[in-house]
Amino acid sequence: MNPCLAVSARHISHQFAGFSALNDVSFEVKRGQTMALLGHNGAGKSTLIKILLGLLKPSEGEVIVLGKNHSELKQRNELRIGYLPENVSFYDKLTGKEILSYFAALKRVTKPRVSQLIEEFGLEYAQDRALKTYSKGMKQRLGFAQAILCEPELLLLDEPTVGLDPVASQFLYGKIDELKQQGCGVIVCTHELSLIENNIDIALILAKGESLAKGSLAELRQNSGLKTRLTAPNLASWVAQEPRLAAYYADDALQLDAESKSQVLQLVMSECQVFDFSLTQPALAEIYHFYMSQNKQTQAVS
Ligand SMILES: Nc1ncnc2c1ncn2[C@@H]1O[C@H](COP(=O)(O)OP(=O)(O)OP(=O)(O)O)[C@@H](O)[C@H]1O
Repeated sequence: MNPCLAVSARHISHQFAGFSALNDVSFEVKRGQTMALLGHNGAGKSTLIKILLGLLKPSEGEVIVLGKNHSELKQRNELRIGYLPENVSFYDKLTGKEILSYFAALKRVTKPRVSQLIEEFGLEYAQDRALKTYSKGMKQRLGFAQAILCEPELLLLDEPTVGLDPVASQFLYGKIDELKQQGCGVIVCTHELSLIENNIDIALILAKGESLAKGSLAELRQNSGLKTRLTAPNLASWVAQEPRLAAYYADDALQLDAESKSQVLQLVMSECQVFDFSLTQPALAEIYHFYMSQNKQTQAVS
C-alpha cells in the first residue's frame, strides 16, 4: 500500500442479517488529510467507522488502515488509532485525571503524556474534580484528549463539536489542524456542515449505504454544476445596461459556472467598470443537499 495513505477502503459492503448497511464503498484518506464523512441518519457512517476501527469485519471488500489489514494484527492497539465517539460518556464519579490515566494504562501511554494533555487542553484547574461537575465543553475536551492519548496516526471523530460553543469548536478544530500538520489522517462524521467546511480536505457523502459523491470541495462543486453567485450594489441596473450579462442574471445575482466565470468577470470589470462585487461559491451544505436531491430523483425514476 502507498505509505502516504492513512486509509484505503476498497469495495466495502456490510450486511446486518441481510440488511445492506454499506454497499460497495471505496475511498482513500492520505496522512495529513481530513475527510468529512457525511450522510443522513442511518446512512452507514457509524458502520464504516466501526469497520475502520476493526470492531466489525466487512462482509465484502478490503480495508487497509495505516498499512495494515485488521486481520493481520495480534492486538488492536498495535495501530495508533484515536477515536472520539458521539456522546462520549465516562464514569462520572472519577476525576478528569483518573479517567485519562485509566485510558493511558489501557493504551500503554506514559503518565507524563496524561499531564501534558491535561495542560494542553486547559483542564489543569479541574483535573481533580469529578467528571459530573464538568461542563459539556470540558467533557468534550477530555474526550478529545482521550482520543489523542496514543499520538494517533489516524483519528476518527464522531460529531466532535455537537453542543459546543463557537470558541470551544474552534479550539478542537485547531487541535485537529495541529495533528494534521504532524501527518495524522483524520475522519470526521458530522452534520455541522458550515462548521466543518473550512476544516476539511475531502468529503465522502453516503446515502443508504451507498457512496453518492467524494472528492475535494472544489471537485464536488465542479461535478455538481452548482454556480458561483456574483452580487454587487445596483447589479440590476448594470445588467440592464449590458445585455450580455442578462443571460446570467437570476435571483439578484449573476450565476457563474466554471466556463462562463472569467468571461463574465471581464464584462463586469472592463465593460461595466464594476469592481465592488462579491463572489460566493456554493457552500458545503448546498453541495450536500444537491447530491441528496439528485439521489432522491434517481430513486424516484428507478
Ligand atoms: N447491529 C446492527 N444490526 C442491525 N442493523 C444495524 C446495526 N447497526 C446499524 N444497523 C443499521 O444499519 C444502517 C446504518 O446504520 P449506521 O449506524 O451506520 O448509520 P449512521 O449513518 O451512523 O447514522 P446516524 O447519523 O444516525 O448515527 C441503519 O439502517 C441501522 O439501522
